[in-house]
Amino acid sequence: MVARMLFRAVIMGPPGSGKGTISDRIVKHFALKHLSSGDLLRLNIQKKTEVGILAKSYIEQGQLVPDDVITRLIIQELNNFGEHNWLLDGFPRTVPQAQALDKAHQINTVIDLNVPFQTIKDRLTARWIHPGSGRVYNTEFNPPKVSGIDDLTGEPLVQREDDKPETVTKRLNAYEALTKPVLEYYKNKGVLETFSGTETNKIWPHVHSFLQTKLPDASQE
Ligand SMILES: Nc1nc2c(ncn2[C@@H]2O[C@H](COP(=O)(O)OP(=O)(O)O)[C@@H](O)[C@H]2O)c(=O)[nH]1
Ligand SMILES: Nc1ncnc2c1ncn2[C@@H]1O[C@H](COP(=O)(O)OP(=O)(O)O)[C@@H](O)[C@H]1O
Repeated sequence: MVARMLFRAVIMGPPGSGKGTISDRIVKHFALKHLSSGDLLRLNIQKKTEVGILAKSYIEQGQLVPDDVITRLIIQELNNFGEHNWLLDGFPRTVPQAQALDKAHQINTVIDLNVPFQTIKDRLTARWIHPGSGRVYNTEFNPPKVSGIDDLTGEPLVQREDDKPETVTKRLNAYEALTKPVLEYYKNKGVLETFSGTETNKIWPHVHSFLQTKLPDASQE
């Protein structure tokens, strides 16, 4: 029997490791709420909120948004989820963020996607997004039905400003210096589960089996 414990999970991995792609699959199979820090920040940028205006310059330069800004934003959103099970994607990315999150919620599962940097560099130059919904495509992996056009709305796709090769390098450096220590932090707490590989379709079945031991399957397929 699956224990009736609130599922408080984080999905981590370098930029482009497939956090969003795998999160979408998790949400399709298991009943939980999903919150992506990157999507939330991009929404704030679109709406030109105070946080969005501040975050924009950091994101475009491949730097992390300051800890206090992102932490406040995420904790506030999580409070809206109440007693639902949830999966956090893209937060925490620094040890101070992880410590702040611990004060608010007890994290019991951390899924770490371990994908080589060279694989990532190749992928991100091929990533296209629909800004309105955050839907993500890849010209090789999951191309849109019509090149450059969102499948559902027919609106144009764009490339993320921060997916330019030189910015990707900066983001990978930030990951190495600031986010890798978070993996160590969760490893010491005994909640880290690492999945290594170069292809999402090969990593996903392992993530799925692992989650089946933690959550009831509510597959919508
Ligand atoms: N070639 C290839 N592209 C992938 C694979 N998995 C995901 N992608 C694409 O790689 C890009 C990054 O994936 P995404 O889920 O956005 O990663 P995130 O930045 O960690 O959230 C997107 O364009 C995905 O469509 C894969 O196995 N192979
Ligand atoms: N937890 C966070 N702390 C600081 N900055 C963040 C955080 N989450 C997202 N960001 C900012 O938003 C950008 C895009 O994030 P995200 O969409 O998660 O990228 P990716 O999925 O490619 O790793 C990051 O490069 C960073 O500037």
